[in-house]
Amino acid sequence: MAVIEANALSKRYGESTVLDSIDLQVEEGEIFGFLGPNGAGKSTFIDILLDFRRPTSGQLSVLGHDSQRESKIVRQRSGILPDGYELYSRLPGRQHIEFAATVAGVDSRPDRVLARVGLEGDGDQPVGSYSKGMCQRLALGMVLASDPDLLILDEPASGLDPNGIQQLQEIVREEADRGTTVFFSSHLLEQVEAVCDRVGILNDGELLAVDAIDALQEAIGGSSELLLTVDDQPIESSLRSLEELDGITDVDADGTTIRLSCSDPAVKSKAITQTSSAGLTVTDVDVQRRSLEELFSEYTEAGDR
Ligand SMILES: Nc1ncnc2c1ncn2[C@@H]1O[C@H](COP(=O)(O)OP(=O)(O)OP(=O)(O)O)[C@@H](O)[C@H]1O
Repeated sequence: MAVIEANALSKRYGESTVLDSIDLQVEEGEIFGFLGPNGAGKSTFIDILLDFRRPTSGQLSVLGHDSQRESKIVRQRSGILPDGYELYSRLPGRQHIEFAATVAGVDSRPDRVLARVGLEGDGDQPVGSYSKGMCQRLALGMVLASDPDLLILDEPASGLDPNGIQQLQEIVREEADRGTTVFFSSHLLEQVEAVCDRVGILNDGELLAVDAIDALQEAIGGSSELLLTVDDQPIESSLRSLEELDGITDVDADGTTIRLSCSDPAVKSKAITQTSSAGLTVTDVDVQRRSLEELFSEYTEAGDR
C-alpha cells in the first residue's frame, strides 16, 4: 500500500508556484529521502501532508486517508520531527517523553526511549541544561514515544555530532524494519543517501526525479570519480589504456595519483585491474561521489533542455 500518494499536488501563493503538480508514491516500510535546496518546497509539502497547509489543487492520501477530510487520524498515526520545535526548559527530558506518549495515547516507556536516543542518565535534568544536540535527541525521542506509522523527519541531523548522526541513522533503519514508513527531508545528500531506499529531488517546487541515488547518478552519467594512488608515476600509454575502457569518460594524472571519471559504476574494478596490468601497484583507492549541488545542476539543466 502506498503510505503517501500525491497526484498533481500544487501549492501557489498568488503568482508564485511553490509546489508544481507533484506526483509521488511512497510505499509502506520505505525510507524515502526528500532532497532539495533551501526554498525548494520541502516544508510546504510536509505541512500539506499533515494538513497544516492546504494545497491549491491536486489530491493527497496519507496512510490510506484523505489528507484534508481525515487529517485528524493522519496526525494521530504520524510523528514529525520538525525543523524547529519548542521544549520546556524547566521540565526534565523524561516528562517530555511521557507527555508525547500520553498525547498519542500509547504506553509510556520513557527509560527505553531515552536510551534509544542516547539520553540515558539525562532524563531527570531540566531541558534548559541540554546542549543543542541533546535537545534534538530529545525531540526525536518524543516522536518515537508516540509510536508513529509514518515518521516524518525534517532536517533531523541539525545540531547532532557524528555519533548522534550515526545513532539517528540506526534508529531510522530500526523503525523501517518494524514497518514504519520514514519520510526523510534534507538538503544534505550524504545524510539522505546513508539511509534512504529512494529519493526524490525537489527543486523550485518541481519534483525533478525519483529513484535510488545510484540510479539517479547513473542516469545523468559520470556518476563518480575514482582516485587511484600508485607506486610510480604513470606513463602516457597506461593512461591511454584506461581512457579506452567503456565507462571511463576522463582520465587525469597528478604525480602518482590517477583520477578517473566513471559513468558506469562497474568500470571501477576493471580500471584497478588495468592499472595493475600496466605494471603499477595500486596503493590506495578512493571514490568521490558527485555532490548534491552537481546532481541538482545536472537535473536542473536536463529539465531546462
Ligand atoms: N506563506 C507564504 N507565502 C508566500 N510564499 C511562501 C509562503 N510560505 C513559503 N513560501 C515560499 O515557498 C518556497 C518554499 O518554501 P519551503 O519552506 O517549503 O522550502 P524548503 O525546501 O522547506 O526550504 P528550507 O530547506 O529552507 O526549509 C519558498 O520560496 C518560500 O519563500
